[in-house]
Amino acid sequence: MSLIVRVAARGDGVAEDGRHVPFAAPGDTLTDAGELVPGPHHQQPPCRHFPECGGCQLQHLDDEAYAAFVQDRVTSALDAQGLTAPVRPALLSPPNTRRRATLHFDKGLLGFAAEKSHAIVDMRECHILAPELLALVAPLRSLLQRLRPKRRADVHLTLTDQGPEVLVTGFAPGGLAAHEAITAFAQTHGVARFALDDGMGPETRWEPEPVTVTFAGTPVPFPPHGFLQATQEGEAALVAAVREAVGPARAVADLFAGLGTFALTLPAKVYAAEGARDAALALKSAANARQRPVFVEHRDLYRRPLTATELDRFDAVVLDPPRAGAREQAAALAACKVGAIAYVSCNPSSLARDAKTLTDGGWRIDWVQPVGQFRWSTHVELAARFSR
Ligand SMILES: C[S@@+](CC[C@H](N)C(=O)[O-])C[C@H]1O[C@@H](n2cnc3c(N)ncnc32)[C@H](O)[C@@H]1O
Repeated sequence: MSLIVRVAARGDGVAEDGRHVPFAAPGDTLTDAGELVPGPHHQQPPCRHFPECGGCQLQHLDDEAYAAFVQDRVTSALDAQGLTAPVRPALLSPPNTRRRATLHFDKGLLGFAAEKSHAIVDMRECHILAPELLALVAPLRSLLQRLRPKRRADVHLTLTDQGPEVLVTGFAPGGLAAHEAITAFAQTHGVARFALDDGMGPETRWEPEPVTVTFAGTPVPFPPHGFLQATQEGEAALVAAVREAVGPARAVADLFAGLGTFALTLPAKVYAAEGARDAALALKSAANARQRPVFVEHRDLYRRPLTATELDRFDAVVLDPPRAGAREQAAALAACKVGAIAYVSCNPSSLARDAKTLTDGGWRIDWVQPVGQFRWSTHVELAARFSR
């Protein structure tokens, strides 16, 4: 007999004797015959598509065990770099709150990719998507079956202020019949924008009024391919952590600022740097329209990170890079003299690597707040505070 004691980064249960056991929860028991006896944290997965669907890996964990997994992912990534820090209990987003997701369509099927192959799991139910997005899945399947893309297409769904945005990539049908079918679909189902991108840039086919997302009361034009935190609850948790981390700072640099999730919610003068031109322009126009003290620069922070001298103009720095982290920017941050750093990350491993650069430069990690906005998946987000 061997007790399952934790869940590994990829979602397998790990037994006391080191064996990895798929779909095992902490507290389950593995008998000598290799049979898994469910324990108190093993729940009945709510979705019929589990475990084939790649959208969720951990529906067999109850919330207590899933929150512990999210927290443990962060602790283990820091540990792998020889770092320790106070890691707070994870904040989980509730089911049915995902407001952003990418589905795939091929040969009549629409859904997430399967967990272990490129096959598409034809979505008939989903316990993570917001109801407004889930309601679109069946009619979208019918629409795409009529339009017949020649190859696999990706369907990006985002919930904006005006309703759901549908962006289909890898497919852009011409002709009046296709145009009319898309328009009728969008009108019938309350779609805020329907855009297509066949690799030549997004082409909007339906947008009765300009699509926006709002941060702290400031509506920001939402460009196709724009970035939005995966759930409202996840965004609120990250914003609260960033505000706590920067404290009363009056001049803040927000690096990898996107559409202004943090820049527009901080009670400070903010310099916002962002590498995607359309996002930088959207944030700039939104801030100008509401006379918010946000100065935006379109800047590639991988090629041209802010130097230590530039950073020293600020009281605090917020950074929220893509999964790869911010190796180049971390090196300059390590050498600067700002009062605090709020590092938001969607990848505990790259965060831990950059945290090592910072701690080697004399910074310490005050706390880390794990955030589970990709419920039941192995994907973990976090915000961390660093100070000298
Ligand atoms: C994880 S998102 C965070 C956006 C924003 N902080 C938010 O929470 O909504 C990362 C952002 O980094 C931007 N980005 C990616 N590569 C970049 C680069 N080389 N230089 C500057 N920004 C970049 C992306 O366009 C995206 O807006």
